[in-house]
Amino acid sequence: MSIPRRINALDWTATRIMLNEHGYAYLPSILNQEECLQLAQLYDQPTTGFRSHINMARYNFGRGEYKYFSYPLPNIVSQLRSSFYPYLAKITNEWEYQLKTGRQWPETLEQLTETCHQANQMRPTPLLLRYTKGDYNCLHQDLYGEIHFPLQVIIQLSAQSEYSGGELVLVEQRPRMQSRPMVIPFEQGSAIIIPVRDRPVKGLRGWRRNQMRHGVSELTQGTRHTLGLIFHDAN
Ligand SMILES: O=C(O)CCC(=O)C(=O)O
Ligand SMILES: [Fe+2]
Repeated sequence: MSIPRRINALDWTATRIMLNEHGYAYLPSILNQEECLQLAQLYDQPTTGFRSHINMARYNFGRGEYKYFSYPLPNIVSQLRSSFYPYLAKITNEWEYQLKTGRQWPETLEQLTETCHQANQMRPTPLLLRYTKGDYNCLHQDLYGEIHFPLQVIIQLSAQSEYSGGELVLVEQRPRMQSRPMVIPFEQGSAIIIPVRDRPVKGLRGWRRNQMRHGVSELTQGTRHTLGLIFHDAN
């Protein structure tokens, strides 16, 4: 099945409910093993177009490395990004309505990209990450500019047997309460949808925002590759 058809076939009602109840949504089997391997191998291929290579330790972001793709994105990355977007935009538009921001996200990724470009956010944000023993990713938010689409997707490219540790961690900050940690199960080929910066939660006096951060715990063994899909471009 093609990538757009796979994404179209997902149960988006259940996904929206899971995201709103738990703060993240888990989507099993988005990519098959071969696709995961091909994507992970792009990391070392000299022909892959990357715009930058980040050593996380250099910026105190953690330990490990990642590479941002340049435009044009590899076909599979581009298909995943543009196929996920319209479903996520529907969810975020509900959030904007609940939070009474007056904001509406466009229906297609092309339109969002155009909005980003007008705000001088021109650089693509999809990235490949690689962690080896001892590597970790500090809790962070992927904002990259004034325009930040509220949801992002992370896809696991490595099999559980290839590494130990390296758990995806999500922390939700709750006003006047202690933060809530979540360790997310993350099998090869599965995707996780998470909020980029915050999410609406219903309180006693209406909807408010809970700040969210994500990171990865230390790898104790092996190698772990992930694909990050962020929908806004970077300045
Ligand atoms: O490697 C991971 O699971 C997290 C990746 C990440 O931080 C991202 O895609 O924004
Ligand atoms: Fe991230």
